[in-house]
Amino acid sequence: MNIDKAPVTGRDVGNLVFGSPGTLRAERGAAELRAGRPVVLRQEGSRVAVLALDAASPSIYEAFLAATDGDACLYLTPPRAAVLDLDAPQGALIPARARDHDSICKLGYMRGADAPAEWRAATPLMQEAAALARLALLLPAVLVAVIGEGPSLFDACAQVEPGDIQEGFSTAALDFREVARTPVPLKDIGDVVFTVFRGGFAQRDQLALIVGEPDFSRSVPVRVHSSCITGDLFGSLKCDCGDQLRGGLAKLKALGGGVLLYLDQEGRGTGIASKMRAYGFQHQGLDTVDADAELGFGGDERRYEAAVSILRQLGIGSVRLLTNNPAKIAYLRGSGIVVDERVSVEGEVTRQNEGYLRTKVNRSGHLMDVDALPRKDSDAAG
Ligand SMILES: Nc1nc2c(ncn2[C@@H]2O[C@H](COP(=O)(O)OP(=O)(O)OP(=O)(O)O)[C@@H](O)[C@H]2O)c(=O)[nH]1
Ligand SMILES: [Zn+2]
Repeated sequence: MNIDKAPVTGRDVGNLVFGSPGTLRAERGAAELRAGRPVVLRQEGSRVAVLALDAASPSIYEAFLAATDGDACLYLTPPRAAVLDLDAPQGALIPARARDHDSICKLGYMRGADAPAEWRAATPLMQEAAALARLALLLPAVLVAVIGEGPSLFDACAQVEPGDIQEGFSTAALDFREVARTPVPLKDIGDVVFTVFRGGFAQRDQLALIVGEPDFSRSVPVRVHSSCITGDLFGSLKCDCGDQLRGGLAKLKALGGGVLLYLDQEGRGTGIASKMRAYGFQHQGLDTVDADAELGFGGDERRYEAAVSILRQLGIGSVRLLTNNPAKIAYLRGSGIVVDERVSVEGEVTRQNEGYLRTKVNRSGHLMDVDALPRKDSDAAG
């Protein structure tokens, strides 16, 4: 096609700039869910209207029930179903009729909900609806209603197919590109080159911090760090993230230079709002894994396609990985990055983070000896 002469439509431009139509549909669907508007999920002959409970006000919820003639159900993910003692490995569907907004929210993501008397096993399409909500950084509790093939009240809604959602999760691997690069002087470290990569779902920006002048033709010291606003930025004592971030940068410098990838996946990929809800449950005594399960999340919702894509863009194929998390090592190896060595990166134990660190070891398989870590109990920490 001769681009100079052909008429350029919005669709052409969208495809040229943002990749495939499937990703575009998933991005639009996720944005609609976040705005509290329904989305239609369609697959060979069946169509399901979806509304994210996390974004639905009481009046939107009531309108959705009315528009679905009372057929709407609440989908609960397998972890949330297990919390409610439902044996539902595919997730559970609970009729929403006769429940008001408070009652449906309690069932969907709050503590102390009673197990529903009436429920049935969910279909894979309903699982996809929850996956779209997770892509939108919303809780995976979604309202779903099967709608026929004929005209419906939902015809003007964004239409999404299951393949689009899977593509949404995986596009990170395809199209990250560098958009800016500049040195920033960091306390105790010196100049670090902040490199911004854009791509993946919703074209979000991710950072690669280049410390020193590492030789990319050899095995490069690399830390893949997921954002933790509370710990990295505000010095929260509830986790070890801030220590790992600053300690990781210092270690990269001590190792003669390396790269820290700062990934936009707050709260193990659940988003800041869900993480703060989970913290609320932790204040009531739940550990970090059980708190996330109450909200319907698995133990770790993170993915590392972005990390792999950025490492490749930088020309890095072989790394000395600064981590205690074996899942990160396995993910990089599974994507063809050579992990030559694991370098541990540890923080301090405080009375506020001790339980969290022990849970990481006991339930998430992290490689560290909590009893051997330096201890620091701060009086400033109430
Ligand atoms: N959901 C949830 N996320 C948390 C909690 N505490 C910390 N996080 C998140 O956990 C992630 C920790 O990231 P990393 O330090 O890169 O990963 P890690 O799994 O600890 O592995 P290594 O640090 O490499 O050993 C960040 O996304 C934090 O926001 C919590 O209690 N709940
Ligand atoms: Zn943290």
